Amino acid sequence: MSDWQSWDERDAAAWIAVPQESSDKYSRGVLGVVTGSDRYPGAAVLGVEGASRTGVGMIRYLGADRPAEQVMRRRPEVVTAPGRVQGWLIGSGMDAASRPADDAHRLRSALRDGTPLVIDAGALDLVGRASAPVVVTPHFRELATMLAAGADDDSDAVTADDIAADPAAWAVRAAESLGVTVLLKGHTTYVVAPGGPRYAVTAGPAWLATAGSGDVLGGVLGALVATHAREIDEDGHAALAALAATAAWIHGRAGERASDGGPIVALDIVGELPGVVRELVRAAG
Ligand SMILES: NC(=O)C1=CN([C@@H]2O[C@H](COP(=O)(O)OP(=O)(O)OC[C@H]3O[C@@H](n4cnc5c(N)ncnc54)[C@H](OP(=O)(O)O)[C@@H]3O)[C@@H](O)[C@H]2O)[C@@H](O)CC1
Ligand SMILES: Nc1ncnc2c1ncn2[C@@H]1O[C@H](COP(=O)(O)OP(=O)(O)O)[C@@H](O)[C@H]1O
Repeated sequence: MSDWQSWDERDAAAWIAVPQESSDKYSRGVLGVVTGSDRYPGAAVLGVEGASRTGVGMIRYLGADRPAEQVMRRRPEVVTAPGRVQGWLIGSGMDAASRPADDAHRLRSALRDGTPLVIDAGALDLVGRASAPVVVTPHFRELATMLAAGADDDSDAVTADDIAADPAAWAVRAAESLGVTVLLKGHTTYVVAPGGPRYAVTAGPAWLATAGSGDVLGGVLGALVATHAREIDEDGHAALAALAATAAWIHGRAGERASDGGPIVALDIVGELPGVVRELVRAAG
């Protein structure tokens, strides 16, 4: 573990973009979102909520009609008109095995847009198609599927059990073989940039192991990516890794505050996000 740097409040505090007097919604950063499906509309709501409460200039939700309806019911601030964005969140609540043609088209547009992407769940199979830096956010089963897809034959294929037994090592192998920043979720979240920094984040309680918790994390990271376009442009994967570790820290701390030793649901994490970001802004000041 010696080559893993642990990520703490002071590190995270350096990665919050605080609006200035001269800011407007566009200069703060706009997040494009293609998430959710008829089967999992809730994941779209949770990701958009996570991004909204972390802080971003605007969200363009550009996913399918049913999740769009749910997102708009919950967050009328969201815009469904296409347009320029500074970062993308794609894949949460989607299923690569049953992808409608409309979704394939939406995902392709995001992947070719040339702006950084957070790729989650049902878009992880498209990681090689991106035209800009990518951070992926798999759990250990999803990482096994990704790596198995790249194996030469079945005997090379890694299993979910292999990854659960040594997540740190597999996060490193994935970042090197896929050429993307990897955020591997778990009690300790491992963040690795290809050839670059390695961060271990242990910020949250095991109560975070609840449905939709990872969808919220995707939204938190999406907001951080969209509000740090300049840093990603300058430092590429090093910046993406710092942002990913910050997202995991914020998510963990929000889970800690929401839980206070008891059970939580994913929206409880969202409710604590503004308070956690406020703490970080104060810590940086
Ligand atoms: N509110 C929403 O909209 C939410 C939407 N969500 C969205 O759902 C999508 C799928 O994400 P996921 O992580 O659930 O699926 P995935 O990686 O395919 O894992 C499947 C594996 O789990 C296992 N398994 C299943 N049941 C099990 C059991 N009872 N006990 C033990 N094992 C069990 C199963 O094993 P098997 O049953 O085949 O043996 C298989 O190996 C994704 O897009 C995500 O964003 C979620 O975030 C939740 C909230
Ligand atoms: N035992 C645990 N302790 C702390 N955090 C956990 C634990 N298990 C899962 N988590 C966190 O909860 C989230 C679960 O995400 P994920 O597996 O994608 O769930 P979902 O697909 O239901 O949203 C991740 O952020 C992960 O780091």
